[in-house]
Amino acid sequence: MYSDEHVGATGEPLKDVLAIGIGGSFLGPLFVHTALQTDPEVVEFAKGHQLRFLANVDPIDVARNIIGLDPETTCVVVVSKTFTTAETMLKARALWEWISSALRPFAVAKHKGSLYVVSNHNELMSNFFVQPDALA
Ligand SMILES: O=P(O)(O)OC[C@H]1O[C@H](O)[C@H](O)[C@@H](O)[C@@H]1O
Repeated sequence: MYSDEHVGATGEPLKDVLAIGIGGSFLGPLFVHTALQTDPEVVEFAKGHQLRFLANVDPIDVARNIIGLDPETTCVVVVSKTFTTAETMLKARALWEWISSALRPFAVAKHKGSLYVVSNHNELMSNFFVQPDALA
C-alpha cells in the first residue's frame, strides 16, 4: 500500500485500512500497530494513510468509522481465528455492503482484491471471497 502498487477496483491506490476483529483478533493487530508507532521509518510510510479498528459490538461502530473514508481507496482486513465470530462477520458484511453499494457492479468483483482475511479457517475464508455478501 505504501508504494501505491495496490489498487482498488477503479485503479485508485488503496490509501486507508479498516481492520475488523474482536478480542485477540483486535488486540494482536493493535499491539503491532502500537509497537510500530515510535519507528520513524514506519511513521514516514504511514503519512497520508489511516488505520481504523472495528472492534466492538456497537451497532453504529461501522457508521462512525467509515466517516471520511472512500470505499474506492479503502482496504478491508478481516481478522478472525475461527472466522465464525458473529460480531466480526456482521461488520465484515456491513463493510462489504458499503463497498459494493458505492461501486458499479462490474467493479465489485475486482474490488475483492482489496479484501484481506487473516484466519486459520481456510474453507470459510474461501467462501467469503466467493460470496462475501452472504456471510452468515
Ligand atoms: O478470532 P475470533 O475467532 O474471531 O475470536 C475473537 C474473540 O472472540 C471471543 O470474544 C473470545 O472470547 C476471544 O477469546 C476471541 O479472541
